[in-house]
Amino acid sequence: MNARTIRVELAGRSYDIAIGPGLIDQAGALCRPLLAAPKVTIVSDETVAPLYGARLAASFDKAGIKASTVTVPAGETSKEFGAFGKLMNELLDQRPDRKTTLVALGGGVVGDLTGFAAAVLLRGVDFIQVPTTLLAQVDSSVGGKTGINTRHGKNLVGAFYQPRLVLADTEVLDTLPRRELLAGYAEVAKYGLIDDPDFFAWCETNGGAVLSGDAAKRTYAIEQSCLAKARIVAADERETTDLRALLNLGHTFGHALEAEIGFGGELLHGEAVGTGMAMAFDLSARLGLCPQADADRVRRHLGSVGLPMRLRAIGGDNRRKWEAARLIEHMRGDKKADGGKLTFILARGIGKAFVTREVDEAALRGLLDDALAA
Ligand SMILES: NC(=O)c1ccc[n+]([C@@H]2O[C@H](COP(=O)([O-])OP(=O)(O)OC[C@H]3O[C@@H](n4cnc5c(N)ncnc54)[C@H](O)[C@@H]3O)[C@@H](O)[C@H]2O)c1
Ligand SMILES: O=C(O)C(=O)C[C@@H](O)[C@H](O)[C@H](O)COP(=O)(O)O
Ligand SMILES: [Zn+2]
Repeated sequence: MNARTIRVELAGRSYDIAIGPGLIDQAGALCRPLLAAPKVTIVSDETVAPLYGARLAASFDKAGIKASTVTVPAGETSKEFGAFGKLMNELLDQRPDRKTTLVALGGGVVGDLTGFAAAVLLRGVDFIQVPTTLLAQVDSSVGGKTGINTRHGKNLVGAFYQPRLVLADTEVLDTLPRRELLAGYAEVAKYGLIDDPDFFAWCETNGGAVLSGDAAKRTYAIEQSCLAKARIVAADERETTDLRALLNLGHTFGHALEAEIGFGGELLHGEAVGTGMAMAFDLSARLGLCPQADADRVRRHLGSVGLPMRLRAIGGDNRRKWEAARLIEHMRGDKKADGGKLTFILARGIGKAFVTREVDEAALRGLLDDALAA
């Protein structure tokens, strides 16, 4: 197998992340030893299934594994209650038993949805992640956060439920639209901004090549991201200390933007996170916590690769919706909010992120007002 393997160490539930080209065609052989019985249901979306579903199914067939497939519409709307209920019934139509394994073939939407389905189907069946977006390969397929959105906010219903295996076939990224690659790249850069300034500097030099298809650099970015995420998840699986919360850098802002636009609207999660990280560094600088030069560097790099940096440039004619007070209301519904206290991941510099519940709301309001006017 021409792949690098990274282990996520969790007591009794450790698993591998395999990263490399052509893994979809080896999935049957790689998954077979982990299956309770030789039967899987592949969950994919209407864009990914036609591209890779048949190859994955053939690989299972070759390994003597019976595979059925259920597809959901592509995009964030599949992480809604209604779509989730429909998926559960379609899974039950396949007459699964507790030895059935679900296989998530797709981006973060399919992964989050399938993981949550696996957590509750027959009160829990195994699942395997086959992530097909950059975002899913560097972030969502790893760590066991599964769930769906509600009208109260992003990912507010879900479970921590770890996959048995993650198979990241790097070649599938060749069919991913650039905008989606870019959204995933925001979560790559996040790892540098959290605690690895050298990796952020590497991103500044190599981000363009990662996005334009340099296979070696793309693989390196995926490996470094998975190493960082695996280390954090192993130390704080359920976000019970503030360690895992660092992975939420940019998300207090980003989830509020997504909620305001409407899930499935024109703002992608990774785009919201990119804008949110720039805002988190701006707020850090404004509060005197972080050198302004570092905040400028973050905005410059993320903007230079093409991530939207100005709120007025996103949301199209939804611009009228951007109101600081409404964004702050969304932030109050964030899972990290503690007894009504807004929680942010701020930074003392690049690679020096920390969690705080002490942000002065007037400063936040000032930042949002200025961002909305810029
Ligand atoms: N669980 C976690 O830890 C975690 C982490 C980050 C993000 N997320 C969640 O992930 C979701 C976003 O995931 P995403 O950015 O992967 O979006 P996505 O799953 O919607 O995929 C993006 C689009 O790309 C298409 N696509 C996927 N793979 C493709 C391929 N190889 N070729 C061509 N098209 C392809 C999809 O059909 C979809 O239209 C959000 O809901 C976010 O909240 C979860
Ligand atoms: O894995 C984590 O932990 C993360 O925070 C990763 C984030 O990129 C991801 O968007 C996650 O879904 C956000 O989690 P949430 O708990 O804020 O819903
Ligand atoms: Zn995210």
